[in-house]
Amino acid sequence: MFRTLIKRAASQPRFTTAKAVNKQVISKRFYTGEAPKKENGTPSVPAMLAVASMGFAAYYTLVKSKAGEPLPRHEPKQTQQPAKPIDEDSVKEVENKVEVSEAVVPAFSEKDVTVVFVLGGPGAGKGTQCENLTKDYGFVHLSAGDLLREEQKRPGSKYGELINHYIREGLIVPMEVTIALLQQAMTEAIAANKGTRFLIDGFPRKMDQAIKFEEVVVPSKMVLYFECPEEVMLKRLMKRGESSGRVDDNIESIQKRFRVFKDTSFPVIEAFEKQNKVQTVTCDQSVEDVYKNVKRIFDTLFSEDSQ
Ligand SMILES: Nc1ncnc2c1ncn2[C@@H]1O[C@H](COP(=O)(O)OP(=O)(O)O)[C@@H](O)[C@H]1O
Ligand SMILES: O=c1ccn([C@@H]2O[C@H](COP(=O)(O)OP(=O)(O)O)[C@@H](O)[C@H]2O)c(=O)[nH]1
Repeated sequence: MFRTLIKRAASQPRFTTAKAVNKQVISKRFYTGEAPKKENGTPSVPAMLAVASMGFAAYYTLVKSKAGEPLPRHEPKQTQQPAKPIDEDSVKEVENKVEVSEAVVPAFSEKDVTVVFVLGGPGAGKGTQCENLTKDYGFVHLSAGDLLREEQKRPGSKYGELINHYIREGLIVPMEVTIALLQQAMTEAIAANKGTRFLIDGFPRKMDQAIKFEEVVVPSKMVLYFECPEEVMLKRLMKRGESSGRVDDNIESIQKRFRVFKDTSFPVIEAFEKQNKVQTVTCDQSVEDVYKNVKRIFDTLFSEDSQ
């Protein structure tokens, strides 16, 4: 089984941006914006609907829990409401906010808050490079996966089991939960004077997440894409799995995550590429060499003078 997967992984193409490859290669990769196909272990439709409504509830609860903290906001300023129990009307209110884009005011202004999305396949080295960037450029590093794992472990969390299931299956947690966690973490970081420049690592992984985050939180400034061959990522993840204790650093989950990346997350990078927002760095090199290339980009875009 393991050998077959390695062999299959070795024959996989590199993930690369639309600019870097010709159309023929793209069509061979079967990359589409469609959701991954249903398979054994995937939740049923009613279960997914239940999860989606829990997602709305999560969004509501977590967003409301940041009440009372001073935030840079667009005009007209929104008055923060104190947290209140979730009822059907409240959930509908959030659903409406999510669906009617004209009515939505982002939580932060892009003049005040800078967001860089850090994307790439599982094991490409996103977290490793973000740590370097945090030290050298004063960015706050928020890993969506870490925030989800923390929420999963938090005693009393309503979403612990749900998050665990999605992560183990390599699936994407309903966006309302992740966006709410990210917005809350950003709010807390700003309130604690940690900074207003954020590396959002491993998010967005789906087109609707990208659109929603930019609508309700803040538009992104750029996307840093770590391009990496699948066989390299596989080797790194298997090694990381020896000590990470993560439920998804095993061959079955890794294979599922690769598929979700190709089918669902890569199209997000392609969409940002069309907006000329993507900076691509090749990851199949030492950590130091990858970082040299990352630094070149950040020195140009984020040196003190360019602020
Ligand atoms: N350039 C690199 N060369 C070799 N190993 C790397 C490199 N970058 C990261 N790693 C290792 O690979 C694993 C995955 O890296 P990580 O930063 O956790 O990836 P991601 O956040 O993209 O999942 C980690 O164990 C890390 O130490
Ligand atoms: O925005 C996100 C980020 C992560 N995840 C889940 O968390 C897992 C681990 O993500 P992380 O970014 O921590 O790790 P990577 O896959 O990049 O190694 C993913 O496979 C998803 O199940 C998610 O649902 N939404």
